[in-house]
Amino acid sequence: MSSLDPVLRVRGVRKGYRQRPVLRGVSLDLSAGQLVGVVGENGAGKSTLLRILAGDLVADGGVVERAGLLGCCPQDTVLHQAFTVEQHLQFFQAAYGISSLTRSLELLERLNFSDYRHERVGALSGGTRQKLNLVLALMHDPQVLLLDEPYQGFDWETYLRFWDLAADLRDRGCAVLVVSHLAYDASRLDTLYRLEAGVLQETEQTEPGRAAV
Ligand SMILES: Nc1ncnc2c1ncn2[C@@H]1O[C@H](COP(=O)(O)OP(=O)(O)OP(=O)(O)O)[C@@H](O)[C@H]1O
Repeated sequence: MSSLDPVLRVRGVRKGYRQRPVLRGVSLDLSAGQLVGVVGENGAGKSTLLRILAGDLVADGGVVERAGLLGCCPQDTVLHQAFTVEQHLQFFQAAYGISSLTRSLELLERLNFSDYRHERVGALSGGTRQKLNLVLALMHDPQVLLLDEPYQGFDWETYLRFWDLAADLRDRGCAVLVVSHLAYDASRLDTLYRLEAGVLQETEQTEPGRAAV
């Protein structure tokens, strides 16, 4: 595979719930070192699409091909109230089969919540839980990263840190897909797609930093 080959190739993906179509033929290519956004209204089918791309939900039709390690940050956090931040890192370290927590601790620092390392999740704020949710998706250095509303609950400072981190991941060669119902950050993306009427369409920039959504 050359570096230009997509690490995620999606063709004609369809999905409906109880006869009601949500995705009507979604196609997309994502290559290493690309940072791509998908926006759409509430209920447009963004989470459905992401779950299909992650292999968590079966499509009714179409093709999804993925190469490399996957990292996924779902909209609902995968955390347990009773365990600490560090215990979560240890569980995921075992699940991913990684030898050290160096990268995880670097990410805690990067998102400014190292002080909560020994805190139970039940005692964390919503934004801090989301930071942990994000770190769990990133700590094994995935080649394909799927993020569903990754900055929900973040304060402004953390929001900016998130985008710095996303740019770094892209520079490291990771292929990053960010799903959101907001599209204020088109200038930070290589491509912004809009999910509407069950298909993806590339949006056009109307002015720097704003997408025509
Ligand atoms: N398990 C399910 N059973 C039935 N309908 C579902 C199910 N999951 C999602 N839907 C419906 O499919 C449509 C798309 O939902 P989805 O969660 O993918 O949208 P979304 O774009 O992620 O929305 P939001 O921005 O609100 O998160 C919605 O109308 C939703 O009600």
